[in-house]
Amino acid sequence: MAQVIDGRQVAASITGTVKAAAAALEAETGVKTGLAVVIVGDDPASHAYVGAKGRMAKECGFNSVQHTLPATTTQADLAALVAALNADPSIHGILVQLPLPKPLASDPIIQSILPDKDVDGLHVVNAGKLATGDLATGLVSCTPAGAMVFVRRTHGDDLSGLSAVVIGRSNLFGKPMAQLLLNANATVTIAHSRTADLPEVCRRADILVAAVGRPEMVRAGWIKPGATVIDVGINRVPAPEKGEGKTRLVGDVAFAEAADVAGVLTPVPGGVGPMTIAMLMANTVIAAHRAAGRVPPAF
Ligand SMILES: NC(=O)C1=CN([C@@H]2O[C@H](COP(=O)(O)OP(=O)(O)OC[C@H]3O[C@@H](n4cnc5c(N)ncnc54)[C@H](OP(=O)(O)O)[C@@H]3O)[C@@H](O)[C@H]2O)C=CC1
Ligand SMILES: Nc1nc(=O)c2c([nH]1)NC[C@@H]1CN(c3ccc(C(=O)N[C@@H](CCC(=O)O)C(=O)O)cc3)C=[N+]21
Repeated sequence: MAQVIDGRQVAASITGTVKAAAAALEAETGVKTGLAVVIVGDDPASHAYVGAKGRMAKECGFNSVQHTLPATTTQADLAALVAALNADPSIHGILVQLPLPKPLASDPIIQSILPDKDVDGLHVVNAGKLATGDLATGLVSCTPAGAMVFVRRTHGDDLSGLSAVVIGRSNLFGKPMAQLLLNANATVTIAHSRTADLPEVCRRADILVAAVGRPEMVRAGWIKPGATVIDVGINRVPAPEKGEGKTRLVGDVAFAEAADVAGVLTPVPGGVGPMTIAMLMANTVIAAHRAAGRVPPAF
């Protein structure tokens, strides 16, 4: 039976460190850590995530600001808001919730955020710093940073000799996850929708990370016995057993059968999801420390 990681507990230990660091920064320099979250339109799931981020920011003692814009917002209006937040010294982190409603283009918006305030780690400067191994001045995308905390807690900081397979190659998750694993000396394979014999590729992994968006795609037979399996997928599926029209959340890994084969396994919900929010708080307090000329805590 796999050891199941409690992501909520690990996330709470991260936010505990964030809270202490924010309090110390404020006591010593008068700087209150500031996070601005921008949400456009009325997608209920996005509003739920943004609400959770705002609550956690307050719990960490941050100045937490939410900008809610209508779906009819123009590209120029959104760009003007980002420019104002870039120029606001009380704001250290800016997150624009994705996806943006049509016809807004997310890339020009993300690339207009000051890299030092890009707590999502999506600006090309931050992606480039990660790719070149400059973790001291860049900001890393929150979900891969959170997944990496689980990997480090299981295997330590040095993954020499271990093979890692990441399923998914998005800029938001797959690519930065692969870079983090590579920085830690793992031998990394990135698999995707064009990969031949995906189960066979996955079976070679000591560390298997699934970020596909397909409910329970990874089966027990894809997993090397004893492997560490990190499930990033967030999929809402019908749950008629809970009542008509009800849904439940499942990952990209068939959890019950994977638990018989894996050594370590993360659940959905309660795995990587809570870590994403915790690492957003971590990135924000890191950005505030740097802005104040202080050495940030390590996470
Ligand atoms: N827990 C959290 O905090 C977060 C969770 N997520 C979740 O992680 C998942 C992935 O997110 P994201 O990276 O943004 O998604 P994308 O849709 O951007 O990327 C999905 C990736 O999966 C690959 N893929 C799709 N189908 C298959 C298949 N049948 N076999 C192999 N590979 C496949 C795609 O390949 P190709 O490139 O060839 O199309 C693509 O690279 C989603 O479920 C999302 O909800 C995302 C962010 C945060
Ligand atoms: N700019 C931007 N940055 C993001 O990081 C970003 C984004 N946009 N858009 C959407 C995705 C998705 N995402 C999640 C965050 C928390 C949970 C989370 O806390 N999940 C809980 C369950 C929540 C529930 O029950 O619905 C869990 O897995 O336990 C999930 C997914 C961040 N994203």
